[in-house]
Amino acid sequence: MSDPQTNTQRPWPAPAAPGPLHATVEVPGSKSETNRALLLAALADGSSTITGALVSRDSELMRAGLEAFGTQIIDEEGTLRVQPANLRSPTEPVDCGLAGTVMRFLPPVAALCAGSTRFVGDAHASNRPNGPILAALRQLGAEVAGDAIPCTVTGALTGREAVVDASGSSQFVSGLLLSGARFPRGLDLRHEGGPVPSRPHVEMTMQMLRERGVTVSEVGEGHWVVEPGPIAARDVRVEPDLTSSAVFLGAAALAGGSVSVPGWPSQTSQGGDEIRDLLFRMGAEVSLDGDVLTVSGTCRLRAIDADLSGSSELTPVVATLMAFADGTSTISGVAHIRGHETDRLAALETELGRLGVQVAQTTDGLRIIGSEPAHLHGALLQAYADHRMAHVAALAGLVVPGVELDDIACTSKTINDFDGLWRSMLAGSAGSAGSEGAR
Ligand SMILES: O=C(O)C1=C[C@@H](OP(=O)(O)O)[C@@H](O)[C@H](O)C1
Ligand SMILES: C=C(OP(=O)(O)O)C(=O)O
Repeated sequence: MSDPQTNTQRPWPAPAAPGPLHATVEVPGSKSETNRALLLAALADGSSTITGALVSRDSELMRAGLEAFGTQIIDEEGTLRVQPANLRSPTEPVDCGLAGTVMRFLPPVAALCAGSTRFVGDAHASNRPNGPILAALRQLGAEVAGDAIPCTVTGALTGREAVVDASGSSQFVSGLLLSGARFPRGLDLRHEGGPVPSRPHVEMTMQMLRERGVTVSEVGEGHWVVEPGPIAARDVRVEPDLTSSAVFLGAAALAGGSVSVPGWPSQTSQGGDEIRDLLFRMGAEVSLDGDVLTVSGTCRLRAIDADLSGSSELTPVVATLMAFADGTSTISGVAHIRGHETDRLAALETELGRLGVQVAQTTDGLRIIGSEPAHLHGALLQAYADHRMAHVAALAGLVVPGVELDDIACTSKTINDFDGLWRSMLAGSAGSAGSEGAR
């Protein structure tokens, strides 16, 4: 699958808001749920179906990776049917792209095979931390060459106990737990290090395992046990990606008017659900009517202090909104996002800075001084191959003329046609009446 970074694209001119927004946006399926559902179906005791799965680069990479291990995945009119098979080491390298869920969730699957599996990825993939999960696999008996992408994993496992430092990513824990029931002796995993970030994602992992009959528990703070046993096949529906919805809902908060996202779950383990509270605290109206979440902007954003340790994926969107708030805001609890698709703290300081925003990195976040759009100016922003840095340009461009982005294609990591979805949100809003003006 091609690395969007190799594209030579013309800069993407971020469209201005045509006035107050008035749109309903169907947000694609959750990346985190889709990639867990695919993997668990591939390790299950029978055939499963997945409805509402995300179709984007990260999910296609997961699908291709699992197929390379022998799994059969058929698309039946939008529902994926997954037929597990005896796992075998792929003959070709498995491409992880820039997907954390692929580079952290598939090496434990490789460790279930007797042969060797080579993992490769995009140019930026080798900058992402992967050492701790590979070290844990070594402790469990796998042979591993390399400490980041590219690396090679040779099974099979013999041990049950491992120690991991998951302060760099919750995915180190999730990756091991997801395959843990298929390890010959199960898994007894202890975290040693600073706080584990993105905790809701570990909860999602445990919940999805339990829904499939696996015995898994956090027996003490940072200590998980998975009993060996079958993973039950299930027919499941994936929720919309609540983190992906943030850029669309944030558009209403910033430009005025309202944006609705249907399919909002009443209960969820997605950390992205936090966007509701964040937008409310920043002054937007937020209402859930049945399963339709609507955010209405008041054209004034309040500065807030936000601990995003549980929902760190929201940082780029929230930081951009803070750039337009009525005072100084802070984001904390996200030191580890220096190891996301790019160093997001540095990237946000640089790119928002290009627009004239005063942003400073702190040890675990950002301090952002809000400005009126009229006091900022357009610039060519860089995405650093990071889909969520592209969302920064899209949001800022709604209210600041002349914002461009070097690489819109990188949004395909989690949304296949971001440009189309963004433009139809704005086109649906053009000419719509509203009392609130776009800023
Ligand atoms: O398990 C998952 O699906 C994810 C966990 C989180 O990773 P980190 O713990 O590295 O933040 C999140 O940011 C990422 O987008 C998806
Ligand atoms: C950190 C993210 O992705 P990944 O799953 O690649 O870690 C993200 O989507 O914000």
